[in-house]
Amino acid sequence: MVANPLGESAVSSEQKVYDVVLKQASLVKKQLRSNGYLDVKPDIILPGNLSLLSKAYDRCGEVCAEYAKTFYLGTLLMTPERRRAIWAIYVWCRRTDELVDGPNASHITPTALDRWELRLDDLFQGRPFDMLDAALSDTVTKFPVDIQPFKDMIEGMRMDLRKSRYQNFDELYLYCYYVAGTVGLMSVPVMGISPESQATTESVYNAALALGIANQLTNILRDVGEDARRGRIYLPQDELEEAGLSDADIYAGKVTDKWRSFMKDQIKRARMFFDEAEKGVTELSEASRWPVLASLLLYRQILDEIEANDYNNFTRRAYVSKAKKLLALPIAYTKSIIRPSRTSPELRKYNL
Ligand SMILES: CC(C)=CCC/C(C)=C/CC/C(C)=C/CC/C(C)=C/[C@@H]1[C@@H](COP(=O)(O)OP(=O)(O)O)[C@]1(C)CC/C=C(\C)CC/C=C(\C)CCC=C(C)C
Ligand SMILES: Nc1ncnc2c1ncn2[C@@H]1O[C@H](COP(=O)(O)OP(=O)(O)OP(=O)(O)O)[C@@H](O)[C@H]1O
Ligand SMILES: [Mn+2]
Repeated sequence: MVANPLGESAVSSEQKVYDVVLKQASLVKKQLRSNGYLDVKPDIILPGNLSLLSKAYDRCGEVCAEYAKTFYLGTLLMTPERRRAIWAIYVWCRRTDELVDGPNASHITPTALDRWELRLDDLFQGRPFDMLDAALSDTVTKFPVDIQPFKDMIEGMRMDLRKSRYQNFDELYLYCYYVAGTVGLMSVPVMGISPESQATTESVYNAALALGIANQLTNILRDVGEDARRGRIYLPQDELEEAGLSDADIYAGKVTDKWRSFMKDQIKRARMFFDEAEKGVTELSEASRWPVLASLLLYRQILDEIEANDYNNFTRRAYVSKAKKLLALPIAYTKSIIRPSRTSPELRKYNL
């Protein structure tokens, strides 16, 4: 768990989420023992359907390329089987998010989310509703992906429908788990854990969770102005108050010293989650380290850009230039091949 650098610890949500992490880790361990996760199962379908399935995956890739350049770049560095699985997961997440964030969001009711959840159950049982669902349906037969994080993401969307303020970091943390930590949990079974890893499965899941939380906190800090224009403030109300700020200041959108100082603390916290995530990357299977680290470095740079914009996240969108994005790739590659020196198993017994 990551200590909260801003004081009080986020005990209740962190405990709740950690229980999910433990359960996911033990499930995947069991599935890996019976399946063997490294031998990806071939497509056992008739030739006609095979091309339909590959069309479905290609479409998922196009959607990912269109909506999220950062993640798409990361997926291009993966093995082909993993890449298309992540595309299928991406598309399901994007469609889920669009239900509450997209153009039809104002008509979305909890019932629509219930229906979306039934559709999810169906696709996990091999009964996809459309082509894009079919891609995910195939992915979940090939990798030991569990349904729980998907259900939790839908729960996050329900939360978004009924809530537009977060009293403290504990509440915000739970929201971040639902909408983004879940993506980390969905991704681990696809990325694979290194056969050489001596880390516990739980700790790898914990790092993946941290990456989701870090990304979401960064996304929130990037989009303060945009969210406020939709009447939403994804910042801890108690921390705003301690900084001498209120909702009115956010709506006014003036960059003051109080705002800069508040933002510095928020950025510091997001970076702590990135650091926690980075520690887990070396435990992933070799082929997954570079893409994950690349995505991590790319997304983390958004925080640098917020600083470079002098903390004006009201009217300026922090944006990482293409050149910087490309530069991150060799840096991530170099980092990903350097493995930290390992403590001997003898010393590990003593937790050293
Ligand atoms: C290459 C790679 C790491 C791929 C993961 C891609 C994937 C499946 C992404 C799903 C993203 C998605 C659509 C989520 C729905 C909810 C949501 C919108 C969350 C926010 C993402 C949005 O980013 P974007 O900048 O496009 O936002 P806008 O819509 O433009 O505002 C989030 C910020 C969260 C995304 C969270 C992750 C990608 C978690 C990644 C964690 C891992 C891959 C685990 C890696 C493992 C270890 C051990 C570190
Ligand atoms: N505030 C905005 N208004 C309109 N269009 C924007 C805005 N910000 C970005 N865009 C456009 O939307 C696209 C997505 O921008 P964004 O910076 O979010 O990149 P992305 O493709 O989502 O990748 P990532 O967020 O993963 O880096 C870009 O092509 C950009 O031109
Ligand atoms: Mn984006």
